[in-house]
Amino acid sequence: MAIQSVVLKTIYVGTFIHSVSLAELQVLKRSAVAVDESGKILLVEHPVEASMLEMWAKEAGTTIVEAGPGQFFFPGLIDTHIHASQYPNSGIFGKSTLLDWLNTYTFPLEASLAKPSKAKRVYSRCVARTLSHGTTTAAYYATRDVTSTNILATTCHTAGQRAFVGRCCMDCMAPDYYRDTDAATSLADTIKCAEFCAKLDPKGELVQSIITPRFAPSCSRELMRDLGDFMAQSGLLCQTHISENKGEIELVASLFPECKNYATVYDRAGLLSEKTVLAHAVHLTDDEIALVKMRGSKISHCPVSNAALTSGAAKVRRLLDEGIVVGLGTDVSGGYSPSVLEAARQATMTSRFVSLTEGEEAKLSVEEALYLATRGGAEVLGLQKTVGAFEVGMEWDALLVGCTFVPDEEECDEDEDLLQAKQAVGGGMTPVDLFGWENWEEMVAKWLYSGDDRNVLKVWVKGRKVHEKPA
Ligand SMILES: Nc1nc2[nH]cnc2c(=O)[nH]1
Ligand SMILES: [Zn+2]
Repeated sequence: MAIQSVVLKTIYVGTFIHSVSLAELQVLKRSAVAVDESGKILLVEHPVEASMLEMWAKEAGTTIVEAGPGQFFFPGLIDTHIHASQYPNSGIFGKSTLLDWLNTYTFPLEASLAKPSKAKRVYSRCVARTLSHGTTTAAYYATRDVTSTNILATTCHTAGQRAFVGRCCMDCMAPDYYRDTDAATSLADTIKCAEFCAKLDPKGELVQSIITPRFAPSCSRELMRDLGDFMAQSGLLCQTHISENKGEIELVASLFPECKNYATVYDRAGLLSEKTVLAHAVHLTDDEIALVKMRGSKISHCPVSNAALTSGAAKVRRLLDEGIVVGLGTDVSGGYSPSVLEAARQATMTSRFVSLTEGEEAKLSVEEALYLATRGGAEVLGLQKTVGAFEVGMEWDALLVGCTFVPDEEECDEDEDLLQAKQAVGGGMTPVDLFGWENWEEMVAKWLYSGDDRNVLKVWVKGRKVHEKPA
């Protein structure tokens, strides 16, 4: 390729690990990825010749970023379902289940973010925290307040996080202090938020609005229909919850007796399409799975939340076997952790419980969990051509991951040697200890099962560095 003829901005050099399919992670050792000024990947060179690196290093205006030994680049993690407005409640859920949890913990906190200074404080911390865990793209729920929702959109845009930001639509069955006045007002407020995002980011390169009927029990038929029409007309994505909890499903059956199941409630309103992200899907029936598949709607699997709120265990293998697109959601603060890596880890754990009743093939592998965290999430949000892997034409949304090297003290003659050995590999003090005999696959497994934000050394979105681990 005539690389000299295009403007290179940054060349990333080292080991790159990404999913090439659900079951396969590819490890590109001694490779280079060239990224242009707009953050687009121009070239993936595998393996890269030293002479090529030398040539690039001489080009004016080009920066070379090298991964150290034992470090690797990994695609940015994608959170397909997170409530930024609930971030301060992470870990606070007691023994509650969904419906009492909403009334006890969630609605009061969300309502309190109508105060802009509080919204700014909470959202800036939430976005900084998720970036530090390597979340480069998030589908956020804000609150029902327009100003507060727009503050979240601005916060993501300023911090450089790719985001879908939704105002929670809810004109029913919520407390008086936290309910939209009526369907018309709810739609009008949603349009205001969509207009705000369109002004903030006219091409939707980083931040977009997402239509967000909270869930069927908190939306009137009229509101859901209006939002379905707005979805068709605007082309925006839509996100909601489905079949999370048995009590919720009974409530939906009693509120919508004309519908034979939960999924049909959304379908009748025109809310089930290939642009719809359905969170949880724990208890979907065969008929509902068939409907979701037919409509091409996507599923956000939220294993941490489903365990914390005692909702149940989604049968992810079944969904994948049906060809339904699945990504991962932290569902903060139903989920206690803002980390997509934790969601990936818990997806594998949940799948082991599912395997006890559904058979061995229900188990998700390390490769599959990391696929859901990257390419799966990208497809859920319609970004499969843009992010999720290291491919020419995609954008540079990436992490530099590092682990801790445990030197062999007997092999080091002096303190100075030992110090150098410690510094030579990995990312300083992290929860993942490497002894030097692990292969790349083992290293990735160790990262999935024991890693956290201390392993996330740097984070980029669209070519811009948006986080660096403090020294
Ligand atoms: N997990 C979860 N489920 C919901 N269903 C309706 N609202 C919510 C929410 O905020 N979190
Ligand atoms: Zn949720």
